[in-house]
Amino acid sequence: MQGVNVKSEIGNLKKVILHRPGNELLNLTPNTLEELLFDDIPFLEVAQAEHDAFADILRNEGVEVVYLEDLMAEALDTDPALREQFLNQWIYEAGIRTDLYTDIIKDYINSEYAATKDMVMKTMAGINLQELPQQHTNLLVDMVSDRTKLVCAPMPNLYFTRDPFNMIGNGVGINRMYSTTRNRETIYGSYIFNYHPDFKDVPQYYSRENTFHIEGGDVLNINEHVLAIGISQRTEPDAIDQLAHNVFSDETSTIDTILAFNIPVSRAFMHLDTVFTQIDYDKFTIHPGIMGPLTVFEITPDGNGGTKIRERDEDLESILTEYVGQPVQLIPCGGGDRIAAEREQWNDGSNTLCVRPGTVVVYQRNNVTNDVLYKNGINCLVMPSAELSRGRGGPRCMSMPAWREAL
Ligand SMILES: NC(=[NH2+])NCCC[C@H](N)C(=O)O
Repeated sequence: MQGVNVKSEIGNLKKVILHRPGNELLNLTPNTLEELLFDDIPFLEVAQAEHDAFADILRNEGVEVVYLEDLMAEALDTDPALREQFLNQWIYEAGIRTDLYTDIIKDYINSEYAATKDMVMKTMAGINLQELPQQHTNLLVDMVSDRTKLVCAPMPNLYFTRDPFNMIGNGVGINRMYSTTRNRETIYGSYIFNYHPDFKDVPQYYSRENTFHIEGGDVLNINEHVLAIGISQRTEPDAIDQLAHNVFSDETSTIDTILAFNIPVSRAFMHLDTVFTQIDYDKFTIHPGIMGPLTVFEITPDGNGGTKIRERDEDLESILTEYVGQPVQLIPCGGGDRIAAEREQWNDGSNTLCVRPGTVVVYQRNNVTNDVLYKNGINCLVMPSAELSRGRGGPRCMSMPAWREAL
């Protein structure tokens, strides 16, 4: 399958990009959790088993599962010069500025991780000082530094493949992320979309070099004409303006309306997909915390290369009904219970991955919400979630659809 095709949130899923959590999770420590955007340290072995169960559920539904690390290795292997170019960029973006350390790290990786995929995995996992060959340099760093200090930080959020880049119809946005820790993740996306034979011709609507931040968890493909984007902790309005301009000016794109949903800035609601996801033609799961009036801005082309904006002050239900083109039903996370709603939203009860209309992957731990979904005729594919959920993301965050069939 060449290119990408994602013109809805619910069309039959044919291909998805995942990342199996790896040794980067072993480099999480209590002191770094906040900066690395985790709330606790997952037990890696169990997290991997849960992730494998997720991938198996998808394969059983006829979805082709491809892994970020494989795509990256394949992209780098298209040209022998790319390995060196990537390593230099990765080391620089890890904050290493001296030639001495750049060389030490490069030599270490090239000698210990010669195979491209091993090298890619190592760059994800991070490096601490004690792994590097001991230098006799008379440098202060070698004499004073704690030998276990991380010289290249890990990227533990990589298993949330939804965020660093996102499909928009037949195109992609390579994002600039809100946090320093996640910004390095987008290097992989930029190599895949510039060099991988299956992805290099996909039009790019956003660049990681842009000034303003936007993350894929905020971008929902409602249908081939309408895109919904959250204005959130992670996505700035300026980024949406720029994306709108780029999408509208590409004549191959069919998107003519972008809805910007202004959601409260908080960690619990970090992205739009933490408060609602589409699960059927006419059904959405939502976090009851965002019921009631919501400010939504409708952005459309003005016909002269610019955009025009209309402010809407209605509730979520009427807005979605209008743009989806039929009456929609909003199914609240946690049923009607406030405590269950808050608890299950925190564990991504409204963050489902739709495999086809009416069939969704959900976390097992959100049993109150899952019961409500069953009662509404939704087929729930239940995955284990004790460890993966410690990173604060659910099945939608952990997947980047590359191909969905037309509805
Ligand atoms: N699309 C999502 N909701 N992604 C969740 C990402 C969670 C991750 N720990 C972060 O804070 O960035």
